[in-house]
Amino acid sequence: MAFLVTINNLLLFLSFLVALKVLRNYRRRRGFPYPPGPRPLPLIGNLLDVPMESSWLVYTQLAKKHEDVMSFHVLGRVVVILGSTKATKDLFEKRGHIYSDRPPIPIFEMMGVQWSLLLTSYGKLFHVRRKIADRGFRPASLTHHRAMQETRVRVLTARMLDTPHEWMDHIELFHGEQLLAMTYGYDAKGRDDRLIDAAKKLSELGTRSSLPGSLLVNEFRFLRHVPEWLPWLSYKPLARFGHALAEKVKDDPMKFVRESMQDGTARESIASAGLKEAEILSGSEREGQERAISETLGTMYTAGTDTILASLMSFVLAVLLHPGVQRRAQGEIDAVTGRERFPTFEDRPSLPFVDAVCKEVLRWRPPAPLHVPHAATEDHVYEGFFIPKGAWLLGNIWAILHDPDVYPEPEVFNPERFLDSNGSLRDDFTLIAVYGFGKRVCPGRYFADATLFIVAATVLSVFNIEKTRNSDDSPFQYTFSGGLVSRPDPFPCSITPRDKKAEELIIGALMTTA
Ligand code: HEM
Repeated sequence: MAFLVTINNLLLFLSFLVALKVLRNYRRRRGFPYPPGPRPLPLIGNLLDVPMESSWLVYTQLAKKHEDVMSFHVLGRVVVILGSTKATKDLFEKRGHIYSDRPPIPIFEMMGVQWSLLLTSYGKLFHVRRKIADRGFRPASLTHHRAMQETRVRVLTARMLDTPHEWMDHIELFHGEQLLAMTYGYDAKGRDDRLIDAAKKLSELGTRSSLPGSLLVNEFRFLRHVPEWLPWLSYKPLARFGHALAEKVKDDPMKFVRESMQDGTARESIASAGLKEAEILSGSEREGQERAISETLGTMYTAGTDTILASLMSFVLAVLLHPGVQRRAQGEIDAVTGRERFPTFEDRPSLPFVDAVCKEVLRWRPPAPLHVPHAATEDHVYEGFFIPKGAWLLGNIWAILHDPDVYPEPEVFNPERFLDSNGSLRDDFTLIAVYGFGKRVCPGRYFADATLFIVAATVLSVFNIEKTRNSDDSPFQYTFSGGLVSRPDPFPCSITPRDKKAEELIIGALMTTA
């Protein structure tokens, strides 16, 4: 009985908080309406309208009824969904100074991981961290790591040859290895490597903890203070676990870099270059810069894993579903390499069709279809609609990349849409939306783009990717998971060397790498 009274009191208190927030926003609106959207219910607002699965598809449909700029009201919070390039440019780019913050996520505050670039509020620290990420991952720095990427991707083909059914694990390991090598000059020791394992666990924990509706504390921040003896409401143990993991990800690889710099064994890496540069500073300035390097690189080596894997899995799925596309890409690669060697980054200008396939993979199945929320730092009236300070803003990347006016028949996988009549890559100014917008646009975008290209070209140069016959002869079907990052659910597929020559190429490359 006492338990029920507590629950009732809690619900009453929650309703009071929501009502207070709604009232405060009403005063600030000065008569301007919120952007259109489904009619909210008292207190809970549009809670029941918020889709838990494949939300980007639902929002794309709703935008047809309402507008490209829609609003939802969830427990007193205003969420604005932008479904067009114009709206994302107007707000995230032209008014980037008020739309580049991140909303606070209570569970991450409890874990003490606001040092992550992904979560950093817009301000001075953001600029310091962002500069480190942008410098380390800009195209000019990436060229130093091309040879390493080419070697790693050849090792990937050898693993695929050995155990093709484990291809997803191989891709995941390849990505972890290349990122650790480039960022810290660290040679990972296989799947059980402690740094690979920590990054994977942190990335999974981050995704699970930020899913809408997954944790009550994210909706009602006062639950942060619930004592641990209320196990069904206390998030403190989870926060402690996340904190320990995040500290490991931030500090362990940097400890490795410092030690290897001291004993003279350090390889060229983004971390060692940053630390060397910081040597000209002194005292607290140097300490601050070194801390910012650990924090930013700790983010870079975990933040992009899910999205990269999603894009590589979608690539495998796309070429499996479209054998004609696969043959044409293989023909293009063969004409350049003469089947005597693996393709390299230098071949890229001669492989426009392979490039177009990579672009179409990202357009067809954008890995982060509903963006990562930005937050407004000021009240603002946009085209007559009120967007309050603190509102969450999401770009509907899916809707932008499936706009039939820009990409006719958007559901069809058609790499040719990125080519002109001469077969060269044509200008496209819309696809960049796949990496987000404005000041928070993905700093890993050039690296992601290079990775997708080199994996696609190398894998297709030696393997055929085909459907496997289901044991019950049912037709091939595929589904996508619907969290923050959308990727294909595991699907059966056959990856076999194109012929004896391809097999020899793989083994030959492995001999020279070993
Ligand atoms: C195909 C692969 C990828 C896609 C589609 C992708 C997409 C995105 C998107 C949509 C955002 C949100 C941008 C915004 O808020 O407007 C983002 C942010 C971010 N991405 Fe990526 N990403 C990819 C790969 C990577 C990689 C490989 C890395 C690291 C090496 C990375 C690191 C980050 C970081 C640190 C942020 C947060 C930036 C900030 O808050 O300022 N991403 N990414």
